[in-house]
Amino acid sequence: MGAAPYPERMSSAALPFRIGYGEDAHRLAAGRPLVLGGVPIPHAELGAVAHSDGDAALHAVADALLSGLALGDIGQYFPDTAAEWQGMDSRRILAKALELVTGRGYRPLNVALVVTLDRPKLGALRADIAASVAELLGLAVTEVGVSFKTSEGLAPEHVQTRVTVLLGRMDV
Ligand SMILES: Nc1ccn([C@@H]2O[C@H](COP(=O)(O)O)[C@@H](O)[C@H]2O)c(=O)n1
Ligand SMILES: C[C@@]1(CO)OP(=O)(O)OP(=O)(O)OC[C@H]1O
Repeated sequence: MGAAPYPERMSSAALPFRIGYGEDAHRLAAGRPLVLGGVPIPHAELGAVAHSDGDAALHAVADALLSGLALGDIGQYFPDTAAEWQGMDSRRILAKALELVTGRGYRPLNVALVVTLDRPKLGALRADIAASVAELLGLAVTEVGVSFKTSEGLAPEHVQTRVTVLLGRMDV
């Protein structure tokens, strides 16, 4: 059996829509800030251990954008060995990923973000996180879905994020 006979117009470079997926995880420890989606989380007893500000939500959104166009991951653009990026505001990482995507003629259309964190409860911050991510991506807040899960006590010193993004070509 030969390869599927896709016509030239179906080449991935021409796809009107592309899906991206990203994940991130950080260990949590006392004495560190916790920032998610660009929003500082008040009263968090534990914060992210990271080279940057440890914003696992923005890292996953940025990786989702990059993966949608097969552009690698944020570590390629911001190595965690570079002193330059130590403690950096992760909004810069997202801005770079967005710039790479828009530079190739695509833009995000909608985002689904899942944060798994045992404590604190984040429900009261859902609108703030959605608004922050939406603003960073130039989207309406209705295009950013934010879900929270606990790990049911399986990973109390850990934050995990998962993100899907739909990219659309700007010329269609
Ligand atoms: N950090 C979190 C984690 C979860 N929630 C909300 O709690 C509800 C139950 O979560 P389960 O993991 O037990 O399914 C759910 O409605 C979450 O939105 C939260 O607010 N903050
Ligand atoms: C953001 C970078 C760079 O500061 O470091 P971390 O904050 O540790 O984050 P991670 O999600 O592990 O990987 C990307 C890194 O290159």
